Amino acid sequence: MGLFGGLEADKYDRQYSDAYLAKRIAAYMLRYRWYMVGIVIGFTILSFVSAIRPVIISIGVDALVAQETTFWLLVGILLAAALAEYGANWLRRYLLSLVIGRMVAQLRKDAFASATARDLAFYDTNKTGKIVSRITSDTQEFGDVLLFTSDVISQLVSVAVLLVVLLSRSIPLTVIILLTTPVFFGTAMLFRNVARRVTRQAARAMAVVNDNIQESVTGISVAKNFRREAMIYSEFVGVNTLSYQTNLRRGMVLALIFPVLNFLIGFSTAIVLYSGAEAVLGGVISAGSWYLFIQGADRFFFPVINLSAFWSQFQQGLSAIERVFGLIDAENMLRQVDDQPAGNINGHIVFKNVDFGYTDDQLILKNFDLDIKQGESVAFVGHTGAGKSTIAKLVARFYEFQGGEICIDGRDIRTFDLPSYRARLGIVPQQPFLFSGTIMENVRYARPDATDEEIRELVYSVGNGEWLETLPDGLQSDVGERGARLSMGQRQLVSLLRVMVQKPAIFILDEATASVDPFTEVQIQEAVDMLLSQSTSILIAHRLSTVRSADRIIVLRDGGIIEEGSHESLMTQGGHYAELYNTYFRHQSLSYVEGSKSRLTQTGSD
Ligand SMILES: Nc1ncnc2c1ncn2[C@@H]1O[C@H](COP(=O)(O)OP(=O)(O)OP(=O)(O)O)[C@@H](O)[C@H]1O
Repeated sequence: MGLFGGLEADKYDRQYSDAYLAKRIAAYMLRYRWYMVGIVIGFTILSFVSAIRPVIISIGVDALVAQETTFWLLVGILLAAALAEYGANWLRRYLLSLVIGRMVAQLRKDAFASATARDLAFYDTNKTGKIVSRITSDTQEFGDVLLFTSDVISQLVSVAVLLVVLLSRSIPLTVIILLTTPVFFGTAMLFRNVARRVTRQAARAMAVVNDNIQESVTGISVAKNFRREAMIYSEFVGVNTLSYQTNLRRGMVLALIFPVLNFLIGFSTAIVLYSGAEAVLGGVISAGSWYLFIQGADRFFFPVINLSAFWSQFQQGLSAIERVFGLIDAENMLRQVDDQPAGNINGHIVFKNVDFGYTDDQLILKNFDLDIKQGESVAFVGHTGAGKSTIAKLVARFYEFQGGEICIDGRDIRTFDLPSYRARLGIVPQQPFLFSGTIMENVRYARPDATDEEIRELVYSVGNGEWLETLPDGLQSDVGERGARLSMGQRQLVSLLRVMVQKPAIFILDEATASVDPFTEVQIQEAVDMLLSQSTSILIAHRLSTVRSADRIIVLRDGGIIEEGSHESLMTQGGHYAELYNTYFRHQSLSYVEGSKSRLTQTGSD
């Protein structure tokens, strides 16, 4: 990786034209059109009042020289103008904060909704920390830039008003001021592309830092287990340094602009000062007008300087919103051809000639055929990587397949409205994921309208709920972050109950490999049996009891079916299943355990 390597665009990044971005941002703003009207009113008052103030002073100076007014009257007028400016600025800022706050919240909602709607293939190739960064930092960054933009626009409007006044006082002096302007803009434009590039890189570097922190904190227990704290720290230092260097480079590029512009300002103010003094002495303009021009030069160039800095900030805002829109517009690999409600499906699953690979260049399933009858339970066994989970993921419609057809009750899986289809699936993943909250809340997750009574009844239908007795508050016990306060067995039970509460037509169990105590095992089996009796079941089996409880066992190797049948018939065949049984499952059988006990006792007595 080079010094600035690792900052490549994500796969779903897009480059939008400035015009398209402006149109889309405007569409968001138009949702708050009435607030925008208030902002424009505030803007107009503010711009006029702030442009008029030096004019008032200039008139005042002339009036004082001619002894036509008193000093205190002038102070009074200025105070009133300052108050009006303050009030208008407050109104503009207040309404802007409101609009920008709502816009940022809306962008976050849209980006979050898009992230949750993406299929699993998206999460395989894109890092979650970077997605988080788009939803949080990039939207905020855009909001900040929007606020800054409005300040600059307000200053520019003031400049326009001021220009009209200056022109009316002295055209040659105004021209001197104006002549310098194209040089300012030219310089700013020169920096435009490079500023956008370095700020885009800075945002990507921040996303890499976020991602690194997220991954490290999520996997902290594994890191501690393997004593890898120092390694994750040094990885963090690496990405953090990269972010620092990227920001430094950005700072250096942006800092190049200011010395040049300051020189230009000093130069043109000096000319105005000198030519103005000559004009006053020659009686061409009054002392008040001279003052107005000196003030005017300052007021004129301040927004222009801001505008130059603004380009870089503005580019930063544009690249931030580009990244947010990129996430909002990201597309799924899944291609549903219709959105028919799944309705009450029975669970007859058929794979016809299915080709599937997680990537196009490596097929995991090739011409794969499978027919699982309604209500049937099928246990898939095979060595790791054989393709067991892949089949389950395709039934769950988590991934798009490249060829063939998958039908549920004779209907093409691609024609379903996915939420209604998935509502009929009950999936228990290999690593049960529980959300912070109570056991009751976690079980209810699958069907929010389930009553406390229904859940209690369901929970107690498994082993009379005895497993709850060891928990301090029974069903109301807090499971902790990701279920950390529960044992592995208890987590498995909760995730099984969560599926039971929705009475699925198709039950998919990716069984945990971790063994649990015999007491919990019995209860887990009881829950599994209840689900098997109600649903068509796909079991990715790691426990002998689960394999034995299936109607049919399918043995997979390299994504193909090599044997299938009942336990007895497969054992008689003496093929791959028999070998798997003897090397893996047999150790779990009660007779084997009993046998080893007696073997141990005999050895002990020898
Ligand atoms: N998200 C993914 N992206 C790319 N390849 C994947 C992905 N998930 C699985 N694979 C690959 O697909 C093949 C089949 O994996 P699968 O998870 O279906 O195996 P499995 O039989 O369920 O294994 P295990 O018993 O270890 O869970 C493996 O070679 C694996 O490396």
